[in-house]
Amino acid sequence: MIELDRSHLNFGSTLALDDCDLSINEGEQVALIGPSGSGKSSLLRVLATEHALVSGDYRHNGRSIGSLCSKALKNQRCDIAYIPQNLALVSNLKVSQNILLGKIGRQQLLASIKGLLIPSSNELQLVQKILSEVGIPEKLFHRTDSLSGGQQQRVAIARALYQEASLILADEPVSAVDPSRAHSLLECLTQMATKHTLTLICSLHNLEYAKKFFPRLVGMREGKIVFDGKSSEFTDQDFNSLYQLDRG
Ligand SMILES: Nc1ncnc2c1ncn2[C@@H]1O[C@H](COP(=O)(O)OP(=O)(O)OP(=O)(O)O)[C@@H](O)[C@H]1O
Repeated sequence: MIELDRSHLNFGSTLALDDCDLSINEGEQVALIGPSGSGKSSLLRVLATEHALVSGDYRHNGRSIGSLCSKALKNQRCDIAYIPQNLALVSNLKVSQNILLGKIGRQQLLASIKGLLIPSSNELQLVQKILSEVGIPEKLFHRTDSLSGGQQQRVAIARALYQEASLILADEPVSAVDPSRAHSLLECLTQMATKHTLTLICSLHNLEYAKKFFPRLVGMREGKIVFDGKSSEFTDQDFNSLYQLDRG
């Protein structure tokens, strides 16, 4: 279970998270929506433990993240797969190697280097299977920077699935893929999350996809959570107020 209590995060005078309370159960699938600059990425980065809260508390399965020693924090991070907007792929590595990097935090340094250079046939088969699921099996041994932006997004999703974390955080994971591919990728992500009881939190600008694929929406505006409820209960009025379309 993920819990945020009275959470604040600021960058200088910019309040990125303003008194956010949030509670997400294991296996829930939640879409984060809201205008640009509303705090969605900041919230995901806090949940990914990339940013520490300025005040408030972030608990994962009852354990306060702020109180963890560095070893416990490293273990915690292995259980969180984070797909940032910039994807964080290593451009001059092969696609297979970028996906194998998903488990690097779980291994000793030497074992991880060996696993990257000479992966076992079992690991490679698993990587190939996941790559097929995201629709680009033929790219296994291609250099990552030879792929299109949308294909690279699929590699980042494959890396997150390969990591076998219980929490997947995805920041606009389908922004660069065409509509039909975006649809099938979100379907793939949510189906995998359902199959393995993963918690999935995904920021999306496309409200249609958010409502279609995610049973719960969290709407942010100016660092605050201003909507938290069932997608089916998100009304046109909620939409207008979230995006302030009713203010002319
Ligand atoms: N590293 C940073 N340094 C300074 N300000 C930041 C930083 N990261 C975010 N901010 C500020 O915090 C606020 C929230 O930004 P955030 O990226 O979380 O919004 P967002 O909802 O994800 O936007 P978008 O949909 O455009 O990605 C913005 O005002 C942004 O300028």
